[in-house]
Parts: sequence; structure tokens; C-alpha cells
Amino acid sequence: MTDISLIDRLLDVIEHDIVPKTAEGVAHGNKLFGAAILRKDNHSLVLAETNNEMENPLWHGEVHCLMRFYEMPRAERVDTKDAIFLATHEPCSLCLSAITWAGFDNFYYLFSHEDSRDSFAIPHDLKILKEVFTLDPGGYNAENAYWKSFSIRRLVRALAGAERQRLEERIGKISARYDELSGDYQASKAENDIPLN
Ligand SMILES: Nc1ccnc(=O)[nH]1
Repeated sequence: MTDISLIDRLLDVIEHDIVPKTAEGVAHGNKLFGAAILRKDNHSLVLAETNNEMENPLWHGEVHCLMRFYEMPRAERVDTKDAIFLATHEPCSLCLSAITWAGFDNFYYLFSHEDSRDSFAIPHDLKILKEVFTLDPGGYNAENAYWKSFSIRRLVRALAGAERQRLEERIGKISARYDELSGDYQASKAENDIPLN
């Protein structure tokens, strides 16, 4: 059974905690990918972060979030087994490994690898999976011995009637905001020296 209150909470975190940070990051030349960590028990936010490739090309939204997480005092952190990992976009191979090595047993994402390529003009996630790992789209193991991953859009598509429509409208609004952020990034990217921009 899909927990609708969890989906709303994850969308709240994207809208209110990740997007404002991402708008600032994009204004500084960074990509629009973001991530957050929440407690499983009460869905409270541990932290949200955004891509910071202008500082270091490895600071993808997810890895930058994990870096900040491990900079927090241990007492303020949560055991990763007791946490939900949220990524705005389906994690790339670097971030899939980082999430795995950090010990999470789950992650949720809104936009797919195909969306990153087709709607956000970032083809590298799928290209790296193909070139380095010989994987076609959908080819990695989305449920494995380490974690189970969840596409928020797929979860919503499986809901019935009014709830599905309400959540699809919410996602439509968030997507429109990401389209704006993508336009801003693409307009500025010729000026950055990010290797895979
Ligand atoms: N999927 C991603 C590609 C590049 N940078 C990110 O932060 N995320």
C-alpha cells in the first residue's frame, strides 16, 4: 500500500527545502539536482542540499547532501538505516554507489534518468551507465540486497482517482518550476568549467 502522506511529505520537502537551495545554486552556475534525508519514524527533515559542481564536479546533489550529513555532529544525525533518502532526480551511477556505501536501504526520486536526458538536457547519467557499465535505460537493479528504490511518479500513477489527480497536479507545478531552473542552467552553462556540463 502506498503511503500517500509520505508522498505529500516528500513533495513538500522538494518544494520548500530543496527548490529554494537549488534556485540559489543554479544562480551560481550549478545544476538543478537536489537531495534530502528524512527520519523514517516521523518524516522530519535531517537536511536538504543541492548540487555544487562549481566547487567540485563530484558534488552532485546527492553526494553533496551526504557530505554535509557527515559534517553534522553525530548526535544530530540519524542512523542511515532509520532514514529515507530523497533525490529530485534518479541518482546517477556515482550517487547510486554513494547511497549504497552510506548504508541507506531505500531512496525515492521524482524525475527519471530519461527525464534528465529529455526534459533537462543532461544525458550523462544514461550515457555513463551505457558507456561504463553497458547498461540500457532501466538496466540497473532497482531493488537489490542493499536497497529498494521508488519512483514517486510511478507510485502516483498507480493510485486511484482523485488522489492520483491531485498528486499529478502537484507534480505538474513542481515540474514547471524545474523547467524554469533548467532554462536558467542551460542559459549559463557555456560559462562554467564543469567537465560534464
Ligand atoms: N544526476 C545528476 C547528474 C549530475 N549532477 C547531479 O547532481 N545529479
